[in-house]
Amino acid sequence: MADTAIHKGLAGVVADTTAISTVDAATDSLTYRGYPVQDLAETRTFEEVAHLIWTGDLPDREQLTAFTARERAGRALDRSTLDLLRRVPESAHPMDVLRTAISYLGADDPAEDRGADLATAERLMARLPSVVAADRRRRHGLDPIPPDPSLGFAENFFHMCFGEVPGPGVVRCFEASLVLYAEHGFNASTFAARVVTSTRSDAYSAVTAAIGALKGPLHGGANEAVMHMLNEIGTADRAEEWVDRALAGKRRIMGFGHRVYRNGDSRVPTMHRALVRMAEARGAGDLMELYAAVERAMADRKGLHPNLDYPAGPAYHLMGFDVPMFTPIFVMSRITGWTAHILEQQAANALIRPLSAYSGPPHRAVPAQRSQVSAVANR
Ligand SMILES: CC(=O)SCCNC(=O)CCNC(=O)[C@H](O)C(C)(C)COP(=O)(O)OP(=O)(O)OC[C@H]1O[C@@H](n2cnc3c(N)ncnc32)[C@H](O)[C@@H]1OP(=O)(O)O
Ligand SMILES: O=C([O-])CC(=O)C(=O)O
Repeated sequence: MADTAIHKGLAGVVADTTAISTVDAATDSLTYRGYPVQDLAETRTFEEVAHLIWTGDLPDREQLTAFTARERAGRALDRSTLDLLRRVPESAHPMDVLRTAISYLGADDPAEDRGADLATAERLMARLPSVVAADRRRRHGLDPIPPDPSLGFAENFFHMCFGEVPGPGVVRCFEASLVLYAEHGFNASTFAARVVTSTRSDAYSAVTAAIGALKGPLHGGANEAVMHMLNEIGTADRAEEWVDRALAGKRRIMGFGHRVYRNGDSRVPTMHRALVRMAEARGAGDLMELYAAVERAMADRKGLHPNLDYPAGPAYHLMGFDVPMFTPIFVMSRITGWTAHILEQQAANALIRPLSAYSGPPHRAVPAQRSQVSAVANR
């Protein structure tokens, strides 16, 4: 095994083909089914993009009407799921609550194929926001607010969280973030879902694994970590010194760097514009100065660019969401990409099972135990 090439972290390994998206390192660009993501985020609703990701095409008017009707009808949680949410310890992180809820929904699904279809993907997309919103209200000592079928996906989420819907500018910024977060090739959580699917396990198990992978701060958990970091630094004048100290201590600066993009994340300019609009609406000039100061320091010290989690974290903060909701919101969006990959993996499956190069002790004989046995016998 001495001359075996090791691809630590599977970096640079092409594991399969996909027709869902391209994450192009050469041009730092991202397309969903061929469409540039920034154009989708500027012009399309999240519902339209979900349909695109799953089926390969943007919906026509009839398809959109039928799909939104199904999504709106599928939002409500039944009493047993709401009871389950009440029983999860209040100290649990909302990602743990979400993972538990998906496990429960899977255990409760009587379908024989255990979620191996588009209908399950749609149902999960419809229900996840209800879980996230109900859990938020529980943590604030409030009862859940039932979904409103007259509202679109993004508006309804605000309604279920806060009992009111903000102006269209805020909803549009939120919706853009959902479009940007929806899909990103073989990232760690999607790959986890594909690994589980490749064993012919069920879709709920695959999504549960994906949620576990997304939670980590090197992946989706970074959008929360960004906000914790900005809160810890406090003001723009402390940013440089803070970054220097963190880098000297070998800390990772959250929201910077990317495994695929080397010259900047294709989604950041669009999300940055949404953040600027939110900051203007909320009068958050100080936060934007701090944001820019950390970005400057990282470019200067490490030559590293922000990834999507860097603008998304503070944008969610300015929309009124508390920090532990940021990664669950990512799940509400990425469920579309995950389920598209689950279906794609199922349609042309091969068990995912890489090799490893052994690095432990050489082959050796198990020592005889006679002396110990006789020692025990003679006691
Ligand atoms: C939506 C998303 O999931 S996007 C990713 C969100 N995650 C984050 O923002 C967490 C912070 N970023 C990171 O930890 C990394 O950039 C990752 C995990 C995203 C990508 O990591 P990798 O591709 O494995 O890069 P790798 O670990 O090889 O880093 C290369 C070098 O850059 C450094 N580096 C990379 N990112 C950072 C960072 N954010 N802060 C400090 N140093 C960094 C590494 O320490 C390493 O330096 P070294 O060679 O001196 O050891
Ligand atoms: O692609 C990745 O490795 C991480 C990422 O940006 C995403 O999943 O959106």
